[in-house]
Amino acid sequence: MLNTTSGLAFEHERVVAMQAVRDAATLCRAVQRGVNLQAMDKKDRSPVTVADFGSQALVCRVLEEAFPADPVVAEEDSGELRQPAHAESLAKVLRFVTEVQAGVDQESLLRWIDRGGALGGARDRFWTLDPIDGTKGFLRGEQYAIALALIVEGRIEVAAMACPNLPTAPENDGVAGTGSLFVAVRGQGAELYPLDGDLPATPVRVSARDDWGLVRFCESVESGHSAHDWSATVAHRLGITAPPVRLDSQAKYAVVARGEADIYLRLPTKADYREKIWDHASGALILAEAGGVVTDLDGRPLDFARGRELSENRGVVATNGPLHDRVLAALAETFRPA
Ligand SMILES: Nc1ncnc2c1ncn2[C@@H]1O[C@H](COP(=O)(O)O)[C@@H](O)[C@H]1OP(=O)(O)O
Ligand SMILES: [Mg+2]
Ligand SMILES: [Mg+2]
Ligand SMILES: [Mg+2]
Repeated sequence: MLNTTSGLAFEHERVVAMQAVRDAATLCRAVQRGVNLQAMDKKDRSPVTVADFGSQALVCRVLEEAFPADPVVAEEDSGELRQPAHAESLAKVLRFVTEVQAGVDQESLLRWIDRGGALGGARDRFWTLDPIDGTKGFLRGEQYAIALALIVEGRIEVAAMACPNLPTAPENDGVAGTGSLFVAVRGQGAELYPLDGDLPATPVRVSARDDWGLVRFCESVESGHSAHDWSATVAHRLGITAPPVRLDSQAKYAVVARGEADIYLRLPTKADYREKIWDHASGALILAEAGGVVTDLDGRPLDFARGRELSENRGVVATNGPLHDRVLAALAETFRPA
């Protein structure tokens, strides 16, 4: 889709996606500062907070205003929040959303959250959203991301990912207000903006590292989300000596995209686990546009046209490119999933 003013494809979508994740990041930070964080448990026993719901509402609001015909495939729904037992949480979500977007009523809030219930698939065009990716990292005060992507006929075209606790530069590690906003449009490269202020973007490029003695790999903090024992075996086989960098959320893709690490491994702990599209779409385009490569464990491209899950893939291997085939070969030789 060509924008007549700038001539760049998907320019309007890019600007809107950046605004949406910025609004959501403002809310997430306010929640983290303002309340004693408590998680509710979802049916699958994973945690969800007031910020996950508020973030989803704000992003869906911005998307509805700009692109009212676009469906959204997002992680959360309002079912639990509508329960009388969770009235207090609902009131908190409304309060935090109102701080960013004045004059919101409860019905609009719940309706925005439920705009995320689309099914995806090979249809023309839809957005996919993880309102907080890495909720466990958010609860620990560590890494989390607000991850948004536009998928058109199964191809990821636009990605925006806010990482409120990931500094734009290593020297800012731990300094408040130095978060990162990664943006990519297919064919136009990946960029990093400071999440705070109006500073210009810098290009994002992967490393060229191919010396196994210097290679760094990253993986989930949670051993229930990625098999740490298997990644250690694979790393040993490849001659990697550095310990893994463990961080939550799709920030792992961003860290490889900007050359701070060279490999991201996500090895299934259960044979039947299927990754969700919102856990990968945004990060995968940012890494690809930074020059990296993303496949599943079998070397197949991630297939985003199958619905809400990556049902035709297992696990994820994301690298700077030069290392990719050797990592896949080492996995084929060693990895025997449960
Ligand atoms: N058994 C699992 N294997 C892989 N990923 C999982 C598993 N259970 C939950 N996840 C997903 O891992 C993501 C966090 O990844 P990380 O640990 O790398 O930060 C969450 O979005 C979560 O998705 P969800 O919340 O949809 O269940
Ligand atoms: Mg979750
Ligand atoms: Mg997630
Ligand atoms: Mg989430």
